[in-house]
Amino acid sequence: MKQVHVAVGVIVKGKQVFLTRRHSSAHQGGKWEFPGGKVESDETVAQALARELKEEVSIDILACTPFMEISHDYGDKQVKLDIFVVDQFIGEPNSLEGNEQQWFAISAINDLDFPAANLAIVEKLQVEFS
Ligand SMILES: Nc1nc2c([nH]c(=O)n2[C@H]2C[C@H](O)[C@@H](COP(=O)(O)OP(=O)(O)OP(=O)(O)O)O2)c(=O)[nH]1
Ligand SMILES: [Mg+2]
Repeated sequence: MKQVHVAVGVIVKGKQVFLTRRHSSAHQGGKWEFPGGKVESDETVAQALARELKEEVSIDILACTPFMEISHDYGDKQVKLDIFVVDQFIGEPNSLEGNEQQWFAISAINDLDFPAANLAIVEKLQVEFS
């Protein structure tokens, strides 16, 4: 099965993180996610991240730091998540696609419903940001 390469942005402000909820009709629908999306064939991961965060939540990235990479097989889809912490940006994140969205205390996101691949991200975030 082909692996989908995804650029993922962990948008943080102090000890808070910005999450959006995936549309119910999407793959892994209804679950909370870090904004992001597929890397197109003509772009770098950094370009994809900048484009997706602009398209999905309307911010311009000023600085981002590589955080981790996760490969996960959902059975119906194989993904490689290239995850960055985005802690400097212009604008206030706001979902342009009408998704549910919220700033959460990083210490309080344990019980949210995330795609399985995200559990390792949550764990590492809590170690580094609390
Ligand atoms: N954006 C994002 N995707 C995630 C996360 N965790 C996770 O398993 N994924 C998976 C779900 C999807 O299969 C894939 C991302 O695809 P996507 O649907 O967001 O891609 P996209 O924004 O380019 O959307 P589209 O063009 O297909 O509508 O990665 C996450 O935290 N954020
Ligand atoms: Mg997306």
